[in-house]
Amino acid sequence: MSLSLTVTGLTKRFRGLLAVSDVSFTVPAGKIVALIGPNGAGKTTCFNLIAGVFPPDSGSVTLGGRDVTGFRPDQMCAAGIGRTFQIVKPFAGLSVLENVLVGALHREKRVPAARANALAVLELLGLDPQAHKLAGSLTLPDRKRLEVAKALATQPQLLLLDEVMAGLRPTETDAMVATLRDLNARTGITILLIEHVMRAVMALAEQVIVLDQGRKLAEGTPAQVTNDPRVIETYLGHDIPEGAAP
Ligand SMILES: Nc1ncnc2c1ncn2[C@@H]1O[C@H](COP(=O)(O)OP(=O)(O)OP(=O)(O)O)[C@@H](O)[C@H]1O
Repeated sequence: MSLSLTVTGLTKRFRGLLAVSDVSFTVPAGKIVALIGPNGAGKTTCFNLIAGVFPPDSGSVTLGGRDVTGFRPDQMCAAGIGRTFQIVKPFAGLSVLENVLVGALHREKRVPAARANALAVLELLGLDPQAHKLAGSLTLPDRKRLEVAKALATQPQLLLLDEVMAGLRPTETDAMVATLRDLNARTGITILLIEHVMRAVMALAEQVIVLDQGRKLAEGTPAQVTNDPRVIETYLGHDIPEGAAP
């Protein structure tokens, strides 16, 4: 249920702006890795390149050793990549279960089987008691969980999570961290997450990649990167993100 991800020399320009510049890293199969860095560092652009929203100008993306560079989003999904978006947008007028079913039907065309898969995903995320509520009526923490559930419903082997802790209170963040740890332990799924909430990064990630101005600035364990003078200078030191302080 898990695939490694390797990006090599990933580069993307928007007109004159070098949004991602020669970025290389690996997320080993089954591991949880975080992508951090200041606003505009190129984190979401990296996700968009990995998810196939647009192709890189140069560089490659390999999934479990298979070159998927330049695949479209539906092809990336079929290859095993699932993602969430920074802005959560459930179908508010559909139930939680129906929202997840939309994703499940991408993988399984028979409705009863897709429904069973969707329910299993809700159970994994602790959302099963809410299955029949309208998505629009959920609290923010549960909407964030639903976003993860929608991505999981396509049965990915690599999950890209874009700021799923943003806006959560510390206790809600801790609950999401526990859920994601449990998901990783139970399914073995590989997870790459963009996160500003350092409390969550420290608790979840085995490796952290730091981007700044499109380039990879540092890489290491959470303890290594939070003690790296370059990371403190460009990111942690100026405006200490929530939960990063000792
Ligand atoms: N579609 C686009 N067209 C033009 N410029 C873009 C586009 N997407 C991103 N950029 C620019 O690329 C740079 C990197 O943006 P990106 O969203 O990847 O950063 P980020 O690290 O995810 O930031 P944040 O933490 O604020 O989400 C920024 O300067 C941004 O304005």
